[in-house]
Formats: sequence, structure tokens, C-alpha cells
Amino acid sequence: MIGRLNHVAIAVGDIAKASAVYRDTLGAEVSAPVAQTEHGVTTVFITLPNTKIELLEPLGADSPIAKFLERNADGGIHHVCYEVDDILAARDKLIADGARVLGGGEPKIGAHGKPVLFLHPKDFCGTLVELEQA
Ligand SMILES: CC[C@H](C(=O)O)C(=O)SCCNC(=O)CCNC(=O)[C@H](O)C(C)(C)COP(=O)(O)OP(=O)(O)OC[C@H]1O[C@@H](n2cnc3c(N)ncnc32)[C@H](O)[C@@H]1OP(=O)(O)O
Ligand SMILES: [Co+2]
Repeated sequence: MIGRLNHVAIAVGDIAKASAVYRDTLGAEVSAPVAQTEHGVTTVFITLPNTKIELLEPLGADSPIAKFLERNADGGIHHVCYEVDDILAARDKLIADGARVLGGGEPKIGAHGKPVLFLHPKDFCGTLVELEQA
């Protein structure tokens, strides 16, 4: 079912500072920040030869990453995103297998304009998993 690793997400308290670390210290190609109001985060994408790093900063009062940052004040790896050929078929199989699909199971449009879903970390080795329609 899962295919390419689309991105690894890092939650940060200050996305401008984190962008500067990746751009200036690590010499990476860093996008401008984009407010993703629907998702309660601001995103930056760092393009690598074989995948992407997504920086996430809380946006708005009830950002889904706020508690994560309370637990990890310096920031930290927040989720991994795998591509799937058919996100609805993947969702239905995961639910049939007893996995918890977050957000009521309906895909939202993610940062790349594609449908995305999130799977509960407790069901996937303590790791928040995002699926993105390839
Ligand atoms: C623009 C879209 C963009 C894209 O790529 O397209 C994005 O990636 S948007 C990213 C931000 N959105 C989301 O993360 C949505 C899905 N996430 C959630 O719904 C929440 O973060 C949730 C439910 C996974 C956790 O929420 P919260 O931390 O408020 O809940 P709890 O404190 O009750 O946590 C429950 C339990 O899970 C552990 N946990 C929480 N977050 C993570 C994590 N990122 N990785 C691993 N484990 C996590 C937390 O420690 C709790 O464990 P416990 O043992 O019970 O303490
Ligand atoms: Co993501």
C-alpha cells in the first residue's frame, strides 16, 4: 500500500529561525512559509534530492501541533508522510484492519493540493503517519 516517502515533518516554535538553520547552516533549498489555515499550521518545505522536509509552526488558537510543542519545547520530528495510489481504498483497508484514521476519516487537501489523511501514532509504532494521494 504505502509508496514513496513524500516528507518528514518537523514541528518548530519559530519557523523563520528553523528555515534559516536549514538555508544558511545546512545550505538547503527552503520555500517561503505558507499559512495552512485549514490545518492550523504554517508550513515551509525543504527540497532534498530524494524527499522533502516539512517545517510546521502552530497557526491559530487550536493548532493540532500545540501540545506536541509543549512536550517538545525545542521542536522535533512530528510525522512521516507516505504516498498511496488510492487514499480512499487505503483508508477503508486501514479501518477494516482496526487502525484509527483521524479527522473523521474524510481526507482534507494538504500542502501539495492533494488529499491527505492522518493515522493515530499509537497504531503505528508511536509515529504519526500522514498518507498523501500520489
Ligand atoms: C498542511 C497539511 C500538512 C501536509 O503535509 O499536507 C500537514 O502535515 S498538517 C500537520 C498538522 N496536522 C496534524 O498533525 C493532524 C493530525 N494530528 C492530530 O490529530 C493530533 O496531532 C494527534 C491526535 C495525533 C495528537 O494530538 P494531541 O497531541 O493534542 O493529543 P494527545 O496529547 O492526546 O496525544 C495522544 C497520544 O499521542 C501522542 N502523540 C501526539 N502527537 C504525536 C506525534 N506527532 N508523534 C507521536 N506521538 C504523538 C501523545 O504523546 C499521546 O501519547 P500518550 O502516551 O497518551 O501521552
Ligand atoms: Co505533512
